[in-house]
Amino acid sequence: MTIDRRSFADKPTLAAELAESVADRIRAAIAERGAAAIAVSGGSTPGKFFQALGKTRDIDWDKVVVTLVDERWVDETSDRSNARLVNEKLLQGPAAVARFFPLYSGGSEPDADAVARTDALMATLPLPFAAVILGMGNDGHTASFFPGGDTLDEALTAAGPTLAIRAPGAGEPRITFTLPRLLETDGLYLHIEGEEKSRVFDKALEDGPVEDMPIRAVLRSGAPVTVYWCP
Ligand SMILES: O=C1O[C@H](COP(=O)(O)O)[C@@H](O)[C@H](O)[C@H]1O
Repeated sequence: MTIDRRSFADKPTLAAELAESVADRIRAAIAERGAAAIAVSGGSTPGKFFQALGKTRDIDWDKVVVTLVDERWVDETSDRSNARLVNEKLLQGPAAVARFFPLYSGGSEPDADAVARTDALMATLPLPFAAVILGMGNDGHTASFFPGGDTLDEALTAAGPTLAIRAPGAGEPRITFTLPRLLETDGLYLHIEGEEKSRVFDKALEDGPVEDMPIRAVLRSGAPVTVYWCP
């Protein structure tokens, strides 16, 4: 396991430090490859980090593509939309000129045609990702790799790049990048906050089935992961 676990005093400090590290990755990818793609998480945790990153001026944002590691199958009018969060918090100020590739591609269900539309767009990403920033739920899910997910095995192993997944704890049907695609990155981060998530993370490090806590698939992949945590 290659896990670098970092603790910060508070949320603003974590947000600033994570934004600085991701900004460095973006600049390095642009210098090496002429473009950078990042995949970010949604949910309740990344807002402050998004604001800190979006304010960063010394990035050629017009060479950056932002996408999501996963999405609820809702359009941007929904307050459950991860894309809406990215647009409201990250793609503002200097970052407003970055391109955004949504995972939601229209329609009421992530059926085969919808996933094919999303995959066609994702095939144009300038990969590898410069950075992938994962979150984690208290049930041990990351991206939309949920315990009990109907396509969990495939999500953890398939080429993808994306696939639909439904799970009892997931609310809406979801679309997620597969784990192999998310591991195609220069920098892999896990951003978690609060004592409860610290306990969940400790449990994930213990022996036990991946199906119970799918974050274990990331932690056991051998890929270096930098964990950013604060109380
Ligand atoms: O549903 C989701 O949840 C996780 C964790 O969210 P949080 O609210 O506990 O921060 C998130 O990483 C994922 O992208 C999102 O779709």
